[in-house]
Formats: sequence, structure tokens, C-alpha cells
Amino acid sequence: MRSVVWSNGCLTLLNQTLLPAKVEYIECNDWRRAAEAIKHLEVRGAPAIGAAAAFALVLGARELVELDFAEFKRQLDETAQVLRQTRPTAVNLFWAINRMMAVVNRLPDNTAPQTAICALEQEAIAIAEEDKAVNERIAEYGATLFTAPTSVLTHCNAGALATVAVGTALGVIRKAWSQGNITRVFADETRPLLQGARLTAWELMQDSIPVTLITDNMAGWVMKNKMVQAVIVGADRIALNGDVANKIGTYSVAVLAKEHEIPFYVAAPVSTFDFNINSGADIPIEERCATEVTSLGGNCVAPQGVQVFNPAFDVTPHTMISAIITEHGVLRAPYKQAIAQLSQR
Ligand SMILES: CSC[C@@H](O)[C@@H](O)C(=O)COP(=O)(O)O
Repeated sequence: MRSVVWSNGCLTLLNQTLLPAKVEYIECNDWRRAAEAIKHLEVRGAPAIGAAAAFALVLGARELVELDFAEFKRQLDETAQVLRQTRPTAVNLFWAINRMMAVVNRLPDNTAPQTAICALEQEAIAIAEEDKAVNERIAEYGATLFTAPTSVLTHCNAGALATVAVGTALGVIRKAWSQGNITRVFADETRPLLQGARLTAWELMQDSIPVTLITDNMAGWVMKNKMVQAVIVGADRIALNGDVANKIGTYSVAVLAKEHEIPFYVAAPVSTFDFNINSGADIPIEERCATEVTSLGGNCVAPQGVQVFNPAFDVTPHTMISAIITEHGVLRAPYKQAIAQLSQR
């Protein structure tokens, strides 16, 4: 199960909007189609978005092969700008695009566009390959936090589907499960787009990991009844002080976990840290269209014309986070210091 596949120079994306009913792939021969896929959540999850955008830039660059290098760079920059506008919160998107553009900008002025395209393809492949390796390391570090059989709760989907492979939060769960230290995963359905119900439940069932689906408003009761001993989620952007933006509803889960004295873990690669912002207050929060809230499974569930607020993400303050698991180890408070050290690597 791969959400972003680059094979023989072609980009294929698993259409996550159709899961679990249909396993269908989108052939992206055009970067514009890949941009649309990111915007419409056909490919979603911070690291997967970053990898998809990197390959989209390769497709975009191919269209510019006939130009001189200065014009090639100028037009590729425009493509990058459109890709940056697809989703505002997950910083991996910007990280991957900036990394790709840095490759082009390092080349001498007399470079042939074909040479630049080859370099871009190598970089995109490296971004994808590294994501897999990074998630394996996160899984190893994260599993050390589970030393006895534990039932965990997760929100949204931070699995293989949301990354190039393995997953962040679900990667940790997979590893701890293989070591006999996960007894069950409670998956929040994650309204409005049901990433938990549609994707996390499906992904875990594929691996025969025991999963129980709950609606988001059941999490408190599950905690109260001691049905989970830990929470683990992914992240879309982490500020210098350790504040974490993740799928809307994550903050509520963190508040509940604090009330019930349950550890709240975040698993994320370094590419999800934004070393340019001090706190979660600076994280741009994507707002999506009202119909995501007013409809469910294609049926309208609210009165026509009702006012809707639909932020796709929220920010969990660092004070509510027990640990942040990265590919370089497990960070603990004070996060400011730990993240400053991470930025030096
Ligand atoms: C490893 S993925 C981490 C996050 O990207 C994930 O938890 C999340 O919030 C995804 O949101 P989505 O809107 O589905 O892209």
C-alpha cells in the first residue's frame, strides 16, 4: 500500500478520497493534476503531500525543457508557487518544494534544463526514500515508550497512507505491536472527512492490528473507563516551542488526555518542524469549505444556508504533550531547548 509512487518517471497517487470502498490510483501526467490531488485530499498527510509536490515539480520541469535556463527557473518558480498554495498548514509541503528549488538554484547559469530535470528527479526520489527510512527510525524510537501491553488512541490518519511508507504515529504503533506492546488501537473517526474511520481503521485492519472505531465525542468516555493508556498522533507543523498543529480535534483529545492523566505523544519527522516560527499562534490554519461539515456520506445533514466554521487543523500547546518522537530520538520538555538542538543537526 503506497500513497505516492514514482515508477519509470511517472507519478501515481492512491486516491484516498475513495478508500476504503475502492482502491483506485490516479496517473498524474501533469503537475496540475497532482496539485489538484493535494488540494482535494486525494493525497493527504503531511509527508505524503511533500513527496507528491516534489514529484509534481519534476513533471512541471519537464514542460520547460525547451527554455533557456533563466526562463526555466523563472517558470518553475511559478509552478512551485502554485503548489505552495494547495494547502497552507502542513509544513512538509513547503519544506519539500524549497528543497527541490534549492537544487535548481545551486546549478550554474549555463546548465541545460534537461540536466536540471534529472537533478530534480533525483532529489524527489531522495525525499521519498528518506521519508520511509525516517519513519522506520521514528517507529524504533517510539516503540521504546511502550514497554508493557498498552491500548492506545489515535486521531486522524498518521499512517503509511499519510507518508511515503510506514507512517509516523501508526509506524510507532506497528513497531510496538510487533513487540507485543499494543493490545488495541482506538481510532477516532475524525469528522468532517473521516480519515480515522476510512483510513486508519482500514490501514490497521490490513495489518491485523486490533482496532476499535469510535466517534470523536466518545474519546473522553473511553479514557474515563480506562480503555486506553496512551494517545499517539501525527503532526502537520511543529513550532519552536513545541506547539503542534494536527488534524482538527487533536487539541480536544489532548485536553481529555491531560484530565485523565494519560500520556499524549506526537510522532513526526524533522521535516514537520518549522524552525522559523516561535509558537503555534503563528501556524496558518487551513479553513475548508462548508459542505464538508454540512454533509455526511454525500447526504446533507444540516439546514441549507447555516453558518459553518470548518478549520482543518488545531494547535495543541506544548504543555499538553508528553513527548515528541522524531527520527533523532524522543524529545521531552523543555521543548524549546530540544527543538533548538534539533534545528542544528
Ligand atoms: C503523518 S501524517 C500527520 C498529519 O498530516 C495527519 O495527522 C493529519 O492531520 C492529516 O490531515 P489531512 O487533512 O488528512 O492531510
